Amino acid sequence: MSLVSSQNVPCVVLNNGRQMPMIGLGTWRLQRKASEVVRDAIEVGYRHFDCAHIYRNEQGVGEAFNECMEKGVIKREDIFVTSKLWNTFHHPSMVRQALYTTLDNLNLDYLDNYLIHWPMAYRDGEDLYPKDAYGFLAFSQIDYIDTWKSMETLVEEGLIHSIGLSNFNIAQIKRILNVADIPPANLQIECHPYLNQKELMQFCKEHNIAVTAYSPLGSPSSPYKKPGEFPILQNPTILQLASKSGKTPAQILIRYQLQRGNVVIPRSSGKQHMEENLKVYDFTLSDEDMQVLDGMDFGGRFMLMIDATGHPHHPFENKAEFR
Ligand SMILES: NC(=O)C1=CN([C@@H]2O[C@H](COP(=O)(O)OP(=O)(O)OC[C@H]3O[C@@H](n4cnc5c(N)ncnc54)[C@H](OP(=O)(O)O)[C@@H]3O)[C@@H](O)[C@H]2O)C=CC1
Ligand SMILES: O=C1CO[C@H](CO)[C@@H](O)[C@@H]1O
Repeated sequence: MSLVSSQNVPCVVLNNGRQMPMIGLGTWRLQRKASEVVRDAIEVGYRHFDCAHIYRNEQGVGEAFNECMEKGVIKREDIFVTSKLWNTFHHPSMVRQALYTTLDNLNLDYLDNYLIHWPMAYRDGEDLYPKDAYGFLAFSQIDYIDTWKSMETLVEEGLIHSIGLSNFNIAQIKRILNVADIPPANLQIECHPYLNQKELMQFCKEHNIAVTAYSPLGSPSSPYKKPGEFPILQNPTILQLASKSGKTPAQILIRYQLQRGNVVIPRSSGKQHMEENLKVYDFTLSDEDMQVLDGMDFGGRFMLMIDATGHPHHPFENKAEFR
């Protein structure tokens, strides 16, 4: 994966030659109006935004894009916008409309990057978490292979520049690679020192797929964790590395991903943290520090998607699609 710097923003070059800024702003569970957060983020220098239909705030994000473009603060080509196709829109006939909705909300006429959010399809309809008669999540058997082929059409039409996957395991990515006319440019996965994803990263390197690390700070107060579970930002080893480097724990965790060649999308709703999270290019973690961080892995995954347990395409549960 080669690295370049475009307008002072370090980027990875994707397998289609396009550039993706290595740090992006996560937009899940923003704690203020999305329009205000994103406006602040653009002001402090963010040029990559990680969005999704399921975050239910793409309209606010789009308001900020619109305002900043109208004021001449940014041009469309200055920003890199990722969004994700939600699980209820996997049917090939629904992919186009789902993209139009996202583009409309984001006030954009193309996306830089569109990912299949999860390999599992849910029953389509209005409800983003449809339930069956017993109150369980209602699955659909649609194969993500068919979803992928629809996404490819939208690239050919110029509505999306790059396509990729999120939360897919190696066997599932292989199935996509076997049928793809356009191979995935990007894989977005949970990644932090407790779950360093070494094997998936190696696989992606071999297949020229850029990796994006989500929840890089351990997603404090995530609804998918028990309160206080996996407090990476307070881990004594991270605190020690931070004090030794004269940086903050968040900066150590972000720098860790950058030095591994990963794109990283920390979320912050506050301007101070946002700025702090971009100031990670003025120090280096030594090989020894990197080894210490690598050694913290214990397979500590918290985005387990337990509600979808039993789904034939569940990436972490389904052994048939597990290599
Ligand atoms: N593809 C997928 O399935 C998934 C994708 N994602 C994406 O990844 C993004 C990031 O992951 P996310 O789970 O949100 O969590 P993160 O690991 O980015 O953690 C975000 C939390 O860290 C805090 N924080 C941010 N910067 C600092 C700092 N410098 N010092 C101390 N605390 C800080 C934030 O608080 P504050 O706001 O106060 O700064 C917030 O509470 C998401 O927003 C989303 O875009 C996430 C989950 C799943
Ligand atoms: O990106 C993510 C965060 O929020 C979603 C829903 O709450 C998750 O399913 C998803 O993986």
